[in-house]
Amino acid sequence: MNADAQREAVYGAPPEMLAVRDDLTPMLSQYADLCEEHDDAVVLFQVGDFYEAFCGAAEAVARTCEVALTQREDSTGTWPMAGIPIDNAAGYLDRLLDAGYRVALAEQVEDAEEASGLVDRAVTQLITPGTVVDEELLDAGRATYLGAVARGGGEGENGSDTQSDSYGLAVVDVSTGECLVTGADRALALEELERLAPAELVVGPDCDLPDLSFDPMETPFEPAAFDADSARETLSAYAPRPDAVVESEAELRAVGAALAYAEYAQGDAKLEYVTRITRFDPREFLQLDATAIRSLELFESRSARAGSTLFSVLDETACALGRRRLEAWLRRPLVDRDEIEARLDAVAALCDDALARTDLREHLSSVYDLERLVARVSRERADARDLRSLKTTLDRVPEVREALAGTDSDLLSDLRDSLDELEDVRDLVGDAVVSDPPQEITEGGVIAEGFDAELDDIRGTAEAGREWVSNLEAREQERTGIDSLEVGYTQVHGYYIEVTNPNLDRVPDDYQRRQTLKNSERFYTPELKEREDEILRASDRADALEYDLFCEVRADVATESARIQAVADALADLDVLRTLADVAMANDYARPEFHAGGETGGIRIDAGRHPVVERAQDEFVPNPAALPRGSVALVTGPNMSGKSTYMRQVALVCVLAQVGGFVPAKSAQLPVLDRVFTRIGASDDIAGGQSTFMREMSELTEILHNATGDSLVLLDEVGRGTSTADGLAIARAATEFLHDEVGATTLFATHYHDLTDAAEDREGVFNLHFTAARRDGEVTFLHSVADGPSSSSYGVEVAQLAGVPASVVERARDLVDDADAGTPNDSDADGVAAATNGEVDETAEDGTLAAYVDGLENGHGESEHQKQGSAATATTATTATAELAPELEAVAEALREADLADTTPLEALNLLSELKGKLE
Ligand SMILES: Nc1ncnc2c1ncn2[C@@H]1O[C@H](COP(=O)(O)OP(=O)(O)OP(=O)(O)O)[C@@H](O)[C@H]1O
Repeated sequence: MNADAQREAVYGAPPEMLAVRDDLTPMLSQYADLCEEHDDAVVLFQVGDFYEAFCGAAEAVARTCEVALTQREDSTGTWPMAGIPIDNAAGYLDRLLDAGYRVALAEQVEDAEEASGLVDRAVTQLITPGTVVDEELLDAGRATYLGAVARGGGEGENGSDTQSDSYGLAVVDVSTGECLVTGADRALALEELERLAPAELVVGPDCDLPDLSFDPMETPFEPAAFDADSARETLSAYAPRPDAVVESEAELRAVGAALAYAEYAQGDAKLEYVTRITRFDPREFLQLDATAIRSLELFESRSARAGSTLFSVLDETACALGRRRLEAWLRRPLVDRDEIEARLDAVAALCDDALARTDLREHLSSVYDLERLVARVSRERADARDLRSLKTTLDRVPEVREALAGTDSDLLSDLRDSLDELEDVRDLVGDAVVSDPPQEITEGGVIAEGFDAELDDIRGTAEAGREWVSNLEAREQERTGIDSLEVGYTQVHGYYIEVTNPNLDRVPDDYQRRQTLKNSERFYTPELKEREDEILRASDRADALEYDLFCEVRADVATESARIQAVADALADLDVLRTLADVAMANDYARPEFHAGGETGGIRIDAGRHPVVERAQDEFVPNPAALPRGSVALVTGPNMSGKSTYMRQVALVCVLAQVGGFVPAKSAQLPVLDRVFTRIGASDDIAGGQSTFMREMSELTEILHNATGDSLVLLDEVGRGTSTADGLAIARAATEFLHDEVGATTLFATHYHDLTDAAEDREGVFNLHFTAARRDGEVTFLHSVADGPSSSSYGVEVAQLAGVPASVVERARDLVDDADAGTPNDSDADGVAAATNGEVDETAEDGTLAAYVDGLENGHGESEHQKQGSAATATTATTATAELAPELEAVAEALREADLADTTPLEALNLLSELKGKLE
């Protein structure tokens, strides 16, 4: 049985209980009923202070939560049972979720003391990865999405399925009320799904999803929820004109189903705090697919610099609202130049105003998670402390506005204007709730004095009674003449008058015995009893009234959800803009410039740095980049010389700029990119199910199909997953296609030195290389980029550095020498030759664009490095071509004819095997 089936097996009513159904005790019968009603989850059944599970579910709970498996015995049998304490449930629930279970909480919905017979229980909440709302189970810095995917329906005029490739995708963050919906063709919708990476997914009929790069829980949900009519009805509770919110039927189905499932999980109630449904088009953002997000290490580190990611470098946010917003901005950088410039203006204004930055940080750091607070208020889960936290946050709003008063940016002014101070809500909570309320809202002490006349009156009665009691001792001492007489109170017996045994003969007649102790007797008088009843009645009434008043205040606050959410929204944006400014100032980032609208310039970066690697490096060598639009830069150099770092830093600079942030460089002139593609070498990927080469080819196909003249493509050692000849052929053909047909700006790191002669016959293809100095057999990496191709890979030295045994290194060196002797290619061709003599290639030593671009300005083929490198590789090519001309020619012809953009991975493999056959 696989893991999914194992989990499913413990859902539903236990078969052994059903077998004796009519004989079950009322409580177990109730348990079996609830399990049948919620047969898609482990039902945790409240019994007093514990949540219990029985039979198979009990075994699963005991195993997963590491709690004792006990037994419950009654006349019908012995039932395995496992329980988790309610007070401490979060940690156990987390374990169950981690293990892939869905959990239904069946709680006692009436006071056990007031119940006559069996306590009423109902499932109040379904807890699943995408619907958790418990603060302890949520990550403060990340949105937790529940997603729904649906496919468009409807038939065209001639019966064709017109919308078959129309997909809708909706996500809801049940903890904050954020709801997003989008639609696109299948490929784009899947990409967006990977980008949003919901924790849980409900999938509509006919949507056959492929393996995803993340691992959401896939929850079966009633197909009817995806029907257009029923989706429209669900949505109409949230938007007066549902069809105006979405742009296709697929979107309607997706958002309807997502909301329906979210409601089901929250006890079938409308989510009042979902006040805005935001529809977006994926093309309105820089497209970063899951591969790009992963290989650029935006959120997850794949390297030895564990934990260091672009997000972690940027995350100087002061509050959870800002942290989540920063993540959202990084996942979806902008493509609208005006919007980018507006953010950049705001960051620049904050960079210029250190005081505003400091003030903002200070105020925002005492802001609570307003989005989740308001959601709890709406769900009626907020306690008095939550309302006070809301007030504390609103108290900061005027201060935040004040901090922005002197800043000069349109966006900051707009955000300032949208900061509604919500005085009404603030005053209501301030007047109603005491400043340091208890956790419980049913036991009084929550509502402030002066808020409600009736409550004050009742409290007055109780207070007068208590005062009467507190004076009673003195009065009775005087009346009886017993100086040691005491008045006291116990929970069980109430008020009493205590008289020690030696004084019992002086007790008046109206004293009635309440309790006998070893050295004394306790009494009460009719009047004391009357007062006591009065005090108790008043206290009970006060507690009940306080609870009602609290609920009223909470409901009033809930009606202002949309206004509060708007404030949360503005505070989140401000925190991110402030963070981008702080990071820019602390790390010496520069404001990027974008080519004016319509202008189609390339990427020019002066002294660029990798924002993450530079943190871990004592001395990071800045490098320039000058990539004309549509050019292909072939990047060669020894292993470990810095090729990957360089390529990624170019992409990260572009991404960060389109987020609206300053960039790690001296200066940068950039285009607005539509997509960033990355294909990182085979060995860097662990392919699931597919061969690594197959996966590499699929990703390449994806790039060749979808890249445009506005895209940036990073290819790292593409072709490495197969034989050298095939790999080189593919790399060459892909380079030519990207250059000739696609026109995407491309950086291609390769160890195929023969690829570098692709620069020979195409003006837009040029070579860059990384150098190393070899001194006394030791290699030092310079990490600086230079023009022209590299001619040596230093593989043997890297092997030596890595600790490969000396004899193996020696033998390898001999073999390389033998090969070199017979190949003119690796002779002293370029800067590396000089390095061999202990000198260093210093073409771009200072990393500035000026030094580097000098040669490039007139075309990349003009510099000295290029000439030398090309001459050397040209020699090799001629030699090789002379020997293998007919076979190579046939292979080249076949490749030229191959339409890669229209070739499936399988066809590519077949072609390769055919080409290999020709060569062999
Ligand atoms: N500009 C730089 N300044 C300082 N150190 C750098 C620089 N670039 C890279 N490094 C260091 O060199 C290491 C290797 O860099 P990188 O992985 O980019 O090399 P590579 O040429 O892509 O290697 P391979 O071909 O083996 O994949 C990095 O982890 C980093 O520590």
